[in-house]
Amino acid sequence: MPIRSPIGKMQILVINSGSSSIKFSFFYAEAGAPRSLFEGEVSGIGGSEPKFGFRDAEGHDIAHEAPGGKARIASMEDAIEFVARAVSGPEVPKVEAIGYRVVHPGALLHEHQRITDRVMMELRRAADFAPLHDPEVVKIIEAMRGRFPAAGHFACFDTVFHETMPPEATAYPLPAEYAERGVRRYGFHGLSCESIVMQLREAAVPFPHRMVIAHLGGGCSVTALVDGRSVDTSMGLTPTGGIVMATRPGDLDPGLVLYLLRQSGNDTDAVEKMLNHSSGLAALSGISGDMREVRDAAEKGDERARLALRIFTRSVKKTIGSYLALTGGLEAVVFAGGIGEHDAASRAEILAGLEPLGISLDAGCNAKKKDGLRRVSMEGSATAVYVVPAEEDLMIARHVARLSRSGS
Ligand SMILES: Nc1ncnc2c1ncn2[C@@H]1O[C@H](COP(=O)(O)OP(=O)(O)O)[C@@H](O)[C@H]1O
Ligand SMILES: CC(=O)OP(=O)(O)O
Ligand SMILES: [Mg+2]
Repeated sequence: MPIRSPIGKMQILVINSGSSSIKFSFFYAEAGAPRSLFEGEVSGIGGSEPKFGFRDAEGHDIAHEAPGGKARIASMEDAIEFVARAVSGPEVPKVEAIGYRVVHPGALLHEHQRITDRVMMELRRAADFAPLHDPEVVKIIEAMRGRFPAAGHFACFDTVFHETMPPEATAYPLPAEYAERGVRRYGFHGLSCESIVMQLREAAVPFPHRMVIAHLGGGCSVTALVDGRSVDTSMGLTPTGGIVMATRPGDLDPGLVLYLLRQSGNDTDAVEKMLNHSSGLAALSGISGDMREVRDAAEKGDERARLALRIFTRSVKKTIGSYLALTGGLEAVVFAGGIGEHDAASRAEILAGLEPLGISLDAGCNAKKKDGLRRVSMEGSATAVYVVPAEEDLMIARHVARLSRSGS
């Protein structure tokens, strides 16, 4: 059945890619907020069980089998080709603009923007800052610019939201020449944070003047906000730092990294691979970086999985506590990302024992499986605790609509 968007509206494709998945969402934009038409994803790329899903805005399955079978999505190139074909079929409205989530813009780009050859050059240069994310998105943009030459292409960066951080949050205590080369805290998950601020402003709740957002997904970060603006965040120069993640360790003693490099005979690639792909929950549990699998093993009594969860929880708790000290109090703690949104046990473990600081989770509310923005703290809790979906794709569609309309 053809999928139609209302006549005269701009049709925007959003691509949010990870190291092993490409998620795509199709929106049409009118004067107000862009509306979703359909979405899909290719995941497990290069693995033994690549998956494909394609659903309409109400969540009804349109397709779930890759044409040509699973073997057809063995590499990122196959996956891109596959997405390009899925969104250019006769049943799908014409793609007029494409927005890409780009994790790291490099040292020189500070705004979401139309992709030009110069932007592509900066993104290729930025690969060292985010080796897990940027090289893949560059491949995707190159392929899509080739496939959709008449469409506008726009890069939306995970860092832009954090441009409001003060220098005391962004500067590293290193010689000045490094700062001149772009060595500073950038911060990531900015599109998620921006979408959460937007949702809280639109919700019928008092807007929290001081809050922290714990975005806990594959990558995990905690951000401190005052009046809806980022004032500090746990990820730094790269998305490898901060709190413990699925396969990344978060902050380490810098001497430890030097030690590893020396021990490996300066094999930077091996150390980088280990830090980005084989650390975090995956390393600690010895099972998986996927929270569901780690929790399952912990519930069955696996001691390594239990310790992995305690280390993860402790790192998030310590960071929230440090931001509470920084802001002098919090009106809200927000959980987002796959773990933050769906794993009630993680939320309970992270906030356990914080009642004397004014943070009281409502165990009943917290345990309820619900979708959308919701409050999960006790009525009398001085700090409200919210679960808010990270609407990165909608945020990108909004930026693309704004940039296209302004002719940027
Ligand atoms: N119902 C759930 N219970 C516990 N963890 C979940 C649940 N759903 C998703 N997760 C976890 O969320 C994480 C993935 O988060 P997500 O935000 O989708 O990641 P990505 O960074 O790839 O966008 C995984 O660790 C997964 O186990
Ligand atoms: C910045 C980052 O780590 O993103 P993700 O959580 O999607 O991997
Ligand atoms: Mg994500």
